[in-house]
Amino acid sequence: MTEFEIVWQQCVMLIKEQGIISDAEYNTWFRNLIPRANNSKMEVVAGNRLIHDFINKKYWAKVSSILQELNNGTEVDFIVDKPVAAKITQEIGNSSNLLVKAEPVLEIESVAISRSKNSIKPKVEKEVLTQLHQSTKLNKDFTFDSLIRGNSNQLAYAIGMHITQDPGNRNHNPLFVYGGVGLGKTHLMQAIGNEIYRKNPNAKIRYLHANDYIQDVVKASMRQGFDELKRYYNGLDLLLMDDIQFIAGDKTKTQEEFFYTFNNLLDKGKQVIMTCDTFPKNINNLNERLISRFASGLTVEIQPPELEMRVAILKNKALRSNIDLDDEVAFFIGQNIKSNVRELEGALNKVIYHAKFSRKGLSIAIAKEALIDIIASEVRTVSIDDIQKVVCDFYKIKISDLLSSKRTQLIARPRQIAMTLSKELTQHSLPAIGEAFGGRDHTTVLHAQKTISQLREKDEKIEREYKLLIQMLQN
Ligand SMILES: Nc1ncnc2c1ncn2[C@@H]1O[C@H](COP(=O)(O)OP(=O)(O)OP(=O)(O)O)[C@@H](O)[C@H]1O
Repeated sequence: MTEFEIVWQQCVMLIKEQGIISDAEYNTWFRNLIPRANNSKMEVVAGNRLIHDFINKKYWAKVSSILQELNNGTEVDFIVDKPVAAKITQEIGNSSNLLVKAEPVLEIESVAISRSKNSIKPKVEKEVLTQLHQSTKLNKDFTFDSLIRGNSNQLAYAIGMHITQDPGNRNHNPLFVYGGVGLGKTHLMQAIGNEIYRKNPNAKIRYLHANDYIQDVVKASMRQGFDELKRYYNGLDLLLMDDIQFIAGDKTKTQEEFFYTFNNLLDKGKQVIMTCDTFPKNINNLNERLISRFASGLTVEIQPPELEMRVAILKNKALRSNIDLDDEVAFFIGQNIKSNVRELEGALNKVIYHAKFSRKGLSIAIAKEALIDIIASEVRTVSIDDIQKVVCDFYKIKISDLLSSKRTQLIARPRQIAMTLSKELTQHSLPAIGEAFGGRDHTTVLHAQKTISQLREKDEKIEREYKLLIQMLQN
């Protein structure tokens, strides 16, 4: 490791510790930055302008002053250098082994439409375009126009738009979008697909859920042939794979096939986009090679929408259905339904139907009546499982590690925090909590509580993280 790489690592550690960036921000913005020497001066290199400009605006003042301090007062440059980033990405790519070898035949729903522009006669053009769009399996309604932008998804949105201008570029290939349930990952991914299709209807685009891919591999293996499977997927210009966590587990053949297709598309400069419920490293039972390949492009998180965004989504949905939704009713729904956008939409539909069938106008009173059950269940009872999942997501560790006997601080501290939260937010007894954390004794839980309570008093960062976790769990 060079001197500047060490300085960079120290800097990253400090900016994380000082709360200048969160883990999610690190993964999205900082992970692929490259520290290097230029005439004995240090410079930090971003792989593209988008990342450079965002960091420059939001973080660089603080980051550069820390770097300067670590560098004995010498200034550090922050630049964009595409070739360097591309070279590094390529190196990561080349270090993975390609899986090859295939055998014959599988019928995959193929697109029996000529994609040659010349063959499209004007009078059937519209019909052909419709069929071309159908072959992509994209939902026409999932566009950038209908995707509301807010703090929780603005980065993902910007990256998505950027990709439509230059699909396949190594700097954002693959794109890995992750986040909780119903937060708009599929919508964003399909918006990218729809926009690329709009620009070029002849592009071979395919959206699919990971389960459909598994089905294709199963069919291929039943017919003892993978040639057609390979031909189809390797012939795509844009592959959009939803909920990629589903290919984890014991489906070795699926993972092998996907790895092959994935590498093939990337090597040819074809864009691959995936969504997932968690960060690549946290996907359990997934081949290490896939994990490292998933993270080799751009990774971006979508978070739960804040109140203003929830209200904007509600107003937009109502508008699209020609319904006039008062701000105060939208605020009432938005304040009470916080979990995810899918539930928000469900709640809006419920209120609209309630108003329609009771022949009353849309008002807060009607919304209250319609949502009485949902509002009651939104005051959530938190379970130990919820706590373990949220804490693991937050600290980017695996649940299996949290429950293991590992004692490194990286695992032990989140474990103590999760135990303390379990005592504070659930009705479970100390022995029950100990049991749920890999069969530990109740005295371990007591000890964790004491440690965390002391740490919260003297360590601002722990205090802030603890409060944030409570907020996330009760939201
Ligand atoms: N920012 C947004 N603006 C408008 N609609 C949104 C937004 N985010 C999500 N939605 C809507 O919420 C619903 C759920 O979104 P989507 O299916 O994309 O979520 P997801 O994150 O892929 O969920 P899952 O993890 O369950 O696959 C969709 O109808 C989508 O249009």
